[in-house]
Amino acid sequence: MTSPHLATTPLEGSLGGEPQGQRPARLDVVHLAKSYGTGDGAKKVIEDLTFSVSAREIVCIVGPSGIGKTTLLKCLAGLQPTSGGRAAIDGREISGPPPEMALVFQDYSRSLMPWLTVRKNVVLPLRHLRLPKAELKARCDEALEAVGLAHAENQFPWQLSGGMQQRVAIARALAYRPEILIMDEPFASVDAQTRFDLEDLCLKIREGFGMTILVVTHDIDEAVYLADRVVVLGSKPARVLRIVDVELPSPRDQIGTRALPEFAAQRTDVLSLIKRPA
Ligand SMILES: Nc1ncnc2c1ncn2[C@@H]1O[C@H](COP(=O)(O)OP(=O)(O)OP(=O)(O)O)[C@@H](O)[C@H]1O
Repeated sequence: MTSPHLATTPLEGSLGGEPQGQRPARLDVVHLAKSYGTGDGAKKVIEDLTFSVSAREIVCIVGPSGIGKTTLLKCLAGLQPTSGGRAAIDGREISGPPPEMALVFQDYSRSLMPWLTVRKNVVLPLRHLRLPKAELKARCDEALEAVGLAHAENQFPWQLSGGMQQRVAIARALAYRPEILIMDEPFASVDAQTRFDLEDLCLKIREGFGMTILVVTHDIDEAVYLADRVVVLGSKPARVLRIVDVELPSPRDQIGTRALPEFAAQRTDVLSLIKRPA
């Protein structure tokens, strides 16, 4: 990535070697509970979740299908009220969409406007910020550069591959310059090679932009590859089974890191938590 922003925003030290407890928490989830509906018809989806995400940390959430991962992200994004406990950014309770947060969903085909070019799709959510034209252009240029799509700015989403469309969705989030990026199964709909590329893009975004990133994924290998910590959800209604510290060297790379015996050990650790009888 050669964007000026990426080049001029070095991180202080390596996250890989920095103990999690020494970094300030940005996102706090404390005894969060969530039910849909009220009264006799209420459905309790989340029982009690407590975890935090530190500044510039990547945390992955894994757990069985239907456990409430998307529900959790909706609560954190201020799109759903919680039914108990609290979620906070820098100690401020989340009660609506937090301005310092951006979201990327799995279904890029529904999140991009097919009648708008790539550039216009990236600029669209920035409209309400009423930025000067030059600033809009600079943000868009930087984001497209960061995801390797500067050459495709005048194309339409339907002219792009699935992986490229997901890059546009990520560029749109980056152009917003969020401090916290939340992604819900962001790479689930692309082929394996593109998925590896997008995972590495995620790591580069953290390094270059210093973002705090929370990712929901079904893919245990992906969680271990990306994360500083993996929050394993289980049981119904959902609770935290365990928070696994991923102790793998940084920087990570798709071939070397995945070949490490520690990688296999950590993925087995997470998988056995998910597969164990309730
Ligand atoms: N708006 C809603 N109203 C009522 N129930 C809902 C609503 N949204 C989700 N649910 C229910 O909450 C439960 C958890 O759904 P959620 O999508 O959060 O799980 P998930 O872990 O993200 O699933 P998956 O891994 O399959 O994407 C499911 O039983 C679902 O049917």
